[in-house]
Amino acid sequence: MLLCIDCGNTNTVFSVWDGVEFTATWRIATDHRRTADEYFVWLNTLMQLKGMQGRISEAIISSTAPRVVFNLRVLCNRYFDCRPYVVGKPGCELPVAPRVDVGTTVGPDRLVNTVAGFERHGGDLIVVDFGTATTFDVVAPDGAYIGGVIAPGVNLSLEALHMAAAALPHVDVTKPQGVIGTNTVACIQSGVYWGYIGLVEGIVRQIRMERDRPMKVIATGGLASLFDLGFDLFDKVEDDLTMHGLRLIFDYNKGLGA
Ligand SMILES: Nc1ncnc2c1ncn2[C@@H]1O[C@H](COP(=O)(O)OP(=O)(O)O)[C@@H](O)[C@H]1O
Ligand SMILES: CC(C)(COP(=O)(O)O)[C@@H](O)C(=O)NCCC(=O)O
Ligand SMILES: [K+]
Repeated sequence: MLLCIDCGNTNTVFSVWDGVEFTATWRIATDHRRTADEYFVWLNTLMQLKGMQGRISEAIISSTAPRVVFNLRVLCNRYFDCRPYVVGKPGCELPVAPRVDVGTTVGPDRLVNTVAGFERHGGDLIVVDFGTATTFDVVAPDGAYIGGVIAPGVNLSLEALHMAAAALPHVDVTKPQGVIGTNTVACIQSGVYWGYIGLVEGIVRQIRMERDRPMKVIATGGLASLFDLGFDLFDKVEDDLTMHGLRLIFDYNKGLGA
């Protein structure tokens, strides 16, 4: 079975693909100090619960945190006896090359989202990923990543307010009933929630204008469904979009014999 590892700046997600579906998903905080042995003790315990021990034989990794990749590679080599594909690194090809400025590195998560979005929805697509940062990936008709937008993530914005202003507490994001908050917490929640709705609407509108054509919008990431509540922002929310992109890129490289 294939182990897909999506390492973001906040969380690292491990999913097992059995060839038909993802049969297990586990999440751990991203920490570059975590060793291969530590990952394995944690993973093995969870795999035992699912009766999956010894079943992983292949792996693919996408990581927005470069320092984490070394220990994840060691994990795959030492405990799963395989050499993982690492998106964006030599030996891992993409079906369609990104078209961006020369010398630019695109976040591997965005390349993976592009592949998954194109396979499932075709081109002329915008993929919005609510992670540590909120990213918008623009996918051309031929499936190429052709650029996008990086905005501060929802929780990052809340944390920044709390850190910079002595009287502002840490607040969790929720959907407020109205816009006008009548206490500090409600005011912050309103600012971040409605600010984000406006950000997504505005950026999607402007991308469509710049591209001068209709484009579907697909959303992923932990907070996508919260922003989908009662609005017409997204054509679809797909929580496991990045994982599907990883297994598609794995299959593509296997097909190449790489
Ligand atoms: N279902 C959720 N509800 C609330 N916050 C969430 C949820 N899922 C993720 N988050 C928060 O959203 C932020 C981004 O998380 P995640 O998507 O794991 O980011 P990354 O991919 O960058 O590691 C983190 O601060 C995380 O705690
Ligand atoms: C924009 C990101 C920080 C998002 O990462 P995430 O929120 O998933 O941790 C990541 O895709 C990245 O480091 N990108 C490199 C620059 C670029 O994509 O243009
Ligand atoms: K991500």
